[in-house]
Amino acid sequence: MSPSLVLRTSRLASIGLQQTPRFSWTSIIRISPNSLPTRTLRHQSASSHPIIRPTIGITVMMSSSSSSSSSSSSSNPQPRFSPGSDPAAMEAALAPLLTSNGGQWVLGADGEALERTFKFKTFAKTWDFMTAVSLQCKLKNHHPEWSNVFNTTFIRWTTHQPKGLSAKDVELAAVCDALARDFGEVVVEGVAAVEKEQAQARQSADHQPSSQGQAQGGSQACDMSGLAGRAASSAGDCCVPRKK
Ligand SMILES: C[C@H](O)[C@H](O)[C@H]1CNC2=NC(N)=NC(=O)C2=N1
Repeated sequence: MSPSLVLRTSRLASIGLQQTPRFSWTSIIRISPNSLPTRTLRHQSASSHPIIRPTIGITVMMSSSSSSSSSSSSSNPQPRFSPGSDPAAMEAALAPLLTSNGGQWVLGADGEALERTFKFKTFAKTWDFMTAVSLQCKLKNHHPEWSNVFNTTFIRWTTHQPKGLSAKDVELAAVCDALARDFGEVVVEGVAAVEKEQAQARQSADHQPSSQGQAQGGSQACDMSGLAGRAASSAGDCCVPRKK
């Protein structure tokens, strides 16, 4: 296990979350038929048991030349919690995460999602962060809609079933904040700067800019919302509960 994973584990313990299980890692780069490079990550339990070796696979779009969907339609959405949520508890947990209260997340998708862009120094650090997030996803049985281009990751937390913003979304958004700190996130100073970046990301998802040239470190986050939308729209019926 890498030193960074050990570091992060202690951070999660300090914020009262479950620790990450021990995993060994294999990563495979592959090129999809439509020339969209993807990277598939497999992690396996370190268990030596011949049968109990859970494996999960995550495919992340690495780059794209255009995007065609928009992430949210309202400029000031109110949270729409998924049915069965405790609204008071949700409000309390959500409030500190929002940019309006000094946090870094914005409500998207008409209040049914939390969205944020994370930036790191290198692709390797970005990928390490995403790997750490994926372990928490496994623990919580909950996945993000996310995209990665070079040193930037766009993450959207939303619940598909029952539809809306759920406690898991809010919890995992907070986990992402903590993990990003541990993995050396490049900090965007000030609420105004954060909001500007988020607004740019939404705007460029609407206007489908070219991603060419953005990998130089400029505003490569800008078309991320669109990428996540694309990933989500092609992901199929992933969240329909399985029949027993
Ligand atoms: C059957 C299983 O519980 C569901 O597929 C889970 C898994 N992860 C999930 N993740 C997200 N984001 N939304 C869901 O509704 C969801 N459902």
